[in-house]
Amino acid sequence: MVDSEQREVERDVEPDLERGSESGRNNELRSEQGYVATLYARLDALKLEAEQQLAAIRKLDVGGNHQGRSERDTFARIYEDRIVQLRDVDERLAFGRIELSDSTDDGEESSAYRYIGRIGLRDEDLQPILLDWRVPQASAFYQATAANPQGTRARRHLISKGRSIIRIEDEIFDVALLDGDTAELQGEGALLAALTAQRTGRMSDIVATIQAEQDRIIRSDLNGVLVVQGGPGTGKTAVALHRAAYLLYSHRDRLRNSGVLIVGPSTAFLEYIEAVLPSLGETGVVLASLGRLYPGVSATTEDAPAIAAIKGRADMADLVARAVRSRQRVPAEPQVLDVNGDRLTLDPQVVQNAMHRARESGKPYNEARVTFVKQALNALSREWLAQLKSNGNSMDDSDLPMLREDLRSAEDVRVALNTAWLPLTPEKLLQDLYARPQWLAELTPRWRAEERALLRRGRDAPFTISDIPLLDEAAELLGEYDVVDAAQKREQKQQRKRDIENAEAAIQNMDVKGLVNAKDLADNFAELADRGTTAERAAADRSWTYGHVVVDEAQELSPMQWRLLLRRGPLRSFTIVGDIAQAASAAASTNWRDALQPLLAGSPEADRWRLEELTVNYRTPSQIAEAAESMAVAHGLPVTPSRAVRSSEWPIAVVPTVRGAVGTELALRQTDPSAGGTVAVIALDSDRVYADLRAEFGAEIGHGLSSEVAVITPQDAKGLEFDAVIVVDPGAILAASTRGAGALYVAMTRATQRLYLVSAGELPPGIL
Ligand SMILES: Nc1ncnc2c1ncn2[C@@H]1O[C@H](COP(=O)(O)OP(=O)(O)OP(=O)(O)O)[C@@H](O)[C@H]1O
Repeated sequence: MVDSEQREVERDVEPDLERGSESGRNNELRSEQGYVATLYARLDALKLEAEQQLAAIRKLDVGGNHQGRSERDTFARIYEDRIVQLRDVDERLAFGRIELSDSTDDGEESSAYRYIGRIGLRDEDLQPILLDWRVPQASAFYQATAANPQGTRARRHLISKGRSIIRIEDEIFDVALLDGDTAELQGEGALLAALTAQRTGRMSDIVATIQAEQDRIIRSDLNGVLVVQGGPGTGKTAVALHRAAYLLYSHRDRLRNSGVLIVGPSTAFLEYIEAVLPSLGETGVVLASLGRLYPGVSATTEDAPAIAAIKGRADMADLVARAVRSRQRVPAEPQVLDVNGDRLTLDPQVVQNAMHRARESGKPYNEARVTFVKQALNALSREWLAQLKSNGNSMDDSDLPMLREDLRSAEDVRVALNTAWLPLTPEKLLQDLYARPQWLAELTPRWRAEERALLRRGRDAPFTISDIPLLDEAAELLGEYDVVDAAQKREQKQQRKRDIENAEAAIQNMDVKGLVNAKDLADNFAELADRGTTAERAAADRSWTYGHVVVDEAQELSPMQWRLLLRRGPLRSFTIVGDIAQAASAAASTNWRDALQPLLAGSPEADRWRLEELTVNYRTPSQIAEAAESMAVAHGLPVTPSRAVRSSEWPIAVVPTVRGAVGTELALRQTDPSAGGTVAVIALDSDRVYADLRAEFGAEIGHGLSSEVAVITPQDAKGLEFDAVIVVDPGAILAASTRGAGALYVAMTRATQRLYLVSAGELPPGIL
């Protein structure tokens, strides 16, 4: 059974005084192998149990009763999920152990052990035998140091292959456990093994080797805005993902139904990180790139920097608001309308009054329009009734509803009311804004003509990443275009309430109190009714509000993007990770205080964001880190100094052609397979470089992360890493925009082993 409580896993063993010797270590290895085998046996037993329960549930005869079928399927789903979870944790099930001091009553010193793993397990007597890495008792595994052992005497890393423990590494904090000079401390071995392993194009979890400064951030409080600043490769992304897993585990009640949103810079980046959370047993998370934050539009291209800079500005929110407002127009003159042969006059004052009443409702534009139309039709129908009466018709107020319906379907009335207040979609509003220079000019009297010209484009041009927050802003002001659709959504929410009530009844009926809670069951009911999982529903719903929002590469975000994210996370529970020095986008801020302004403005939390720094570079070998850092400093970037944990045997290579560098890498694979891994060519003009390389080397060249050699732009490279990186024309990257130094800093720091700089002339200052 998964241990969600916080109990201690203890195993009483005499400390092995010979642990430093060869034979002592072999004994220890055997002993650990034995213990881990019992953990796997328990895992298998639990899996079998769940499989049997699933089979039994599937066989249940519930007749034709819909409720009974739905309950049965719900339970089947719970067992299926459980089986998947138990299967997913097989790899490195247990990866650590801490040894605690345990003094007996007669003063004897002995040790108690806690084993740490991906999930918690209990034995048949419900005694905990493995602690989930996220429970508080496991934190000493990550935090203890010789100076502050936190009640532990030693920490052990268990390094496994399949289900076997192949190596153990000890860090001893209590000198009494050391055996003279034979102890070999290998505390960093597991970490270094992870860091030097060849990259696969997919990020893996770091749960076995989380470092103390990272652990503190992962376990930091859920509430408020936490900013994690750190240089390249300091584990910001890894920490953000493990924090999401930690929060989902530790605050399940709060986050289970509201979900967690993780925002990354690009779809390639999301592909790179997507396997991490499932490997930590968490799936209820929505991953979205900045181009996908507005349901229904998937933007993959970005505007030229000057255009993106304008679209990202905070004052664009006012522009969108003015644009919406200007679509409500009071006619200058009275209009004569033909209604079934009768002639009615629509007075501007009638339109004005109806608008006034509609605005008073405080509803968004499209929803307020319903009130406007109703008010206008009321006024017109009364006018018509008076006219009919004065023409001798015997009619009274009871005829008003019928007259209103006639008016509603009359062509002239429809045209007049639509001209005054047209139903609008955000897409149409934005397309009009860009395609009608005259209208844009009316709305932006203080802008320079050149600024307006930058926004100009055809109506059918695809939306860009910078358009997404503008669409969202417009959607917020316009409300649902289809008011019927809005009513359906409200009905769905009601349905969910009913689902929870049904689920509660199901728990009573099936006598499984305590195993699941009613909300979990309701989720399952909702899934069965094809309304999707929490994550799916959240991703498709623009008005969804998440319990927590994680933003990676956050230094790139524009004020408009922050405004959008605040709408997704109004509780202001955020984990924001990034590096101001790596900012390469035109609309990015140059410090966190400015960047966070749109997120914190007007909130009592304004001064309460907290900053944590990461200072150890786990990715880049020291010689590459130093070159990149000195280039960045030479160009005035606010670099956060960090210490690289390792160096590489490969010096930085300056080469005249990209072909030469790719050829060298491909040849290296043939001669030294251990030097293979992933290769990226980072070039501004990636399409041309791709075409050239493809002609020369064929199918080994691609764009995606799974290709042998991926050709990408500095923008695409954000957050990724490769064994070898070939940076094409560093001088050109630097000169391409005012943020060129940030882009080059990103490009140079993607390498875990080898870096090539392709340059025919002089390298930019500061590099070597
Ligand atoms: N404690 C750790 N144990 C093992 N590997 C780690 C640890 N911390 C970080 N790493 C590894 O270091 C590399 C860099 O981490 P990550 O991508 O999270 O850094 P980052 O700070 O987000 O970098 P950047 O800002 O350059 O995108 C990754 O391969 C990650 O798995």
